[in-house]
Amino acid sequence: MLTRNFIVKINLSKYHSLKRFKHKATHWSIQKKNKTSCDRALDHFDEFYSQTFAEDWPSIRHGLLSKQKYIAVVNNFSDADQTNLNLEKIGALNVRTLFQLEKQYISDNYAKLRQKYNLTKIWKKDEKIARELVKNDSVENVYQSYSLEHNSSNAEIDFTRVIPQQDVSFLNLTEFMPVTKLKGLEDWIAEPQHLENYNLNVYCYEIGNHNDFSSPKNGTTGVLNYYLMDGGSLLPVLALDVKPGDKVLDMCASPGGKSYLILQTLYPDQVICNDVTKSRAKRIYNVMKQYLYDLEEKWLNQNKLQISLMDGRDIRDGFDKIIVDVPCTTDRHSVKELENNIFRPDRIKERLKLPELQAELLVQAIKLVKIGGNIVYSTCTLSPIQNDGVVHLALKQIWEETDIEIAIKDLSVALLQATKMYKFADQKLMKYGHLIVPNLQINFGPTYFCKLQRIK
Ligand SMILES: C[S@@+](CC[C@H](N)C(=O)[O-])C[C@H]1O[C@@H](n2cnc3c(N)ncnc32)[C@H](O)[C@@H]1O
Repeated sequence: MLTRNFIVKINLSKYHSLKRFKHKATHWSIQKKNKTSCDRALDHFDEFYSQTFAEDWPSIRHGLLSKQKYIAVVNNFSDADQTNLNLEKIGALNVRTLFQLEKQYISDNYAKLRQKYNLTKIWKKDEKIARELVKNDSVENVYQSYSLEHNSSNAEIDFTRVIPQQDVSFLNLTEFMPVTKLKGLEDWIAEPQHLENYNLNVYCYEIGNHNDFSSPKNGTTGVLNYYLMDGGSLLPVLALDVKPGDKVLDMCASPGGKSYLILQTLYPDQVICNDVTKSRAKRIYNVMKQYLYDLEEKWLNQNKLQISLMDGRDIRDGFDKIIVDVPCTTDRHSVKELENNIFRPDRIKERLKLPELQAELLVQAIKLVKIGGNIVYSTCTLSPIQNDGVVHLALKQIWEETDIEIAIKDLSVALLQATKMYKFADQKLMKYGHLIVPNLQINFGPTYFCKLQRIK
């Protein structure tokens, strides 16, 4: 009797404890299944970016998850003067003024800064050590690091095949410093102080001010008075250094924010906005229609603006300037928006192939740009592989397969102008480009950009 009771009791308690367990914690496999693409993106970033950005990661992460900050780029084809006044009235600051504040400091301290920022960091094909190091680094190594970064468990993906480790891995190359000797001042290719040369009027709120701009409105010419965009978009376009008469290609242009900025400089003779899909090209058209009056008559028919529908890798014309704002893991979007999220399980293959596509687009841009012309490679990810890693892959391919010579421009000092407006990642983390990191106080980016100039 006693025994029977005891058994019943045990069974019941087992049942209760199971029930309790069921309510308390969900099995790991169910948890995994219930994860959204945003959760997956954030888990992934926590794992890998915490290694890259170390103690800075929590604040970058916080920025990434918080409200993004915008700039308002005044439309010169609407009522520009009135719009400038209105924006100033509501307390927005003209970015040109912000940049100007730092300019004096830069000129006063030029000699000191020049040493501190190692301004002779100009990378050329004939830099022997650089070439050897790059040679030792295989494309597979970069892919391998990327697949580890992006999906260590997905064995069926091509890039995760086992590749023997080499002495100089991609990751070791983060310690790879420029090798050019300090020569003379004349060897330093000074970057122009871009902003003041343009008719660009860009407004933002000061650090810590989280006010929003209201939606743009149609002006007397029937087109919108300003364009709101992530402030990160401005610097890659300024780095492009568009000059009067230039023929400019925006290789991956949709929805058209950077093309809009390029057009607003009023400098180029011709801007070609390209994208690979019809729907994305249509978006460029719609944006341009909202901002350029008489779009067909004054722009498209006169060939000042072309909207083209091509895979960037198949473009064959020559250009003075090319911006390559590639598809990437769009980190801010990936942690916040479920729609079109690249961390969706069915997009793993596409995600893993991103660096390959990015490098191919950049290689093509390098081949297309005229001698003396600039290319700016940019992304909106913090991923070292999609940023410097891709620049590295592209340079390697160019050096191995062509006689083209490329210089990577160090913008460190020019960017000191922008420190009142942006938070940059520690430059020691980068070999080639520059990275704007999100931050609660000035929540732009992430934006990576790297300026290359074709010299031969
Ligand atoms: C980051 S978005 C560009 C954003 C744009 N530059 C801007 O500032 O508004 C990347 C774009 O690349 C396009 N794209 C993807 N693969 C491409 C390819 N092979 N050739 C050209 N464009 C491509 C995508 O359709 C997408 O519109």
